[in-house]
Amino acid sequence: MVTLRLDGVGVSYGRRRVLEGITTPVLAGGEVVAVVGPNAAGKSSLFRRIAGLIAGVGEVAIEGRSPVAGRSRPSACYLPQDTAVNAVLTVYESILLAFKQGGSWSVSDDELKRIDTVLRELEIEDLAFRGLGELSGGQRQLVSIAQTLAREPDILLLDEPTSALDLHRQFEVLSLVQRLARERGMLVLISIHDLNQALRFADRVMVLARSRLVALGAPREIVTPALLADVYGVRARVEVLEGELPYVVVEGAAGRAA
Ligand SMILES: Nc1ncnc2c1ncn2[C@@H]1O[C@H](COP(=O)(O)OP(=O)(O)OP(=O)(O)O)[C@@H](O)[C@H]1O
Repeated sequence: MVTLRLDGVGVSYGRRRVLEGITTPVLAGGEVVAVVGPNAAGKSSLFRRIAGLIAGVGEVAIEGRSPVAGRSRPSACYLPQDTAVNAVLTVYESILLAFKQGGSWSVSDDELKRIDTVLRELEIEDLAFRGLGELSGGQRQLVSIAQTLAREPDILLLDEPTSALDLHRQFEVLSLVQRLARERGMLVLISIHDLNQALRFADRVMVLARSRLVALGAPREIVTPALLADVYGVRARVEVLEGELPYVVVEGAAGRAA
C-alpha cells in the first residue's frame, strides 16, 4: 500500500515563508483527505511540494508499492487549479497525451479502453472528439480530471477540482474519486472550499491556516464552530443530518479570518 507522511515540511517563495512545520501522521492509500483553509493558506503550495514541483525544507516521505503493474515506485499526480488549454487538441487526444507523458508512443488496446472508461465514468463520452477550445469552463475541468485519472496515479492531488462544476457534477466527481481511492488503493488529497463536500466525502480533514497545519483528523471531530470562527472568522453551527452526516450552516461573520 502507498503511504505519505510529511515531516517538518515548509515552502518559501524567495524570502517569504508561506508554509512551515507541516507534520502529519501516515496517510494511506484508499483514503480521501480534504485539505481546507482560507484563501492563500498554502493548500496549492503544499500540493506542489508533495508532487515534487517545488523544493523546500522538511521531508515528504512517499513509501510502499504501487498496485499498478510495472511501476517501479509510487507516482504522485497534481491537478492544478488552473490548467492550460491546448485548443488544437480534441478531448480524446488530450487525455491520450496526458498519460503518454514520458512514456512510449505506441498505444495498446488496454490504454484505449482506459480512456473510454474514464470518459464514461465522468459522463463526458459525448465530448470525446470536440476541440478543447470550444468547451465550457466546467467541461474543461472535467477533461482535466479525466487526464489526471487516466494516468492512474497512486497519490492524487486535486486542487479545487469541482470549483467550476454544477451540483450534479460535483457530486459525481467526488463520488467517483472516493470510489477509485477505495478500489485502486489510491491516496487522494483534495483541496476544497466547500466544507460540506469535505464533510461528506473525506475520511480525514486537514486544516491549513497562518502558514501552519491547524488540525488533522476525522471530519466530525475537526470541523467545529470554534475552528470555523478561528480559521474562517465566521459564526457557524454544525448540524447532524439524517444518516449522521454533519453539515455546516454559516450564520454570519465573526471577525477577521486567519
Ligand atoms: N509562485 C509563487 N510566487 C510567489 N508567491 C506565491 C506563489 N504561489 C503562491 N504564492 C503565495 O503563497 C501563498 C499561498 O498560496 P497558495 O496558492 O498555496 O494558497 P491556497 O491555499 O491554495 O489559496 P486559494 O485557496 O486562494 O487557492 C499566497 O500568499 C500566495 O500569494
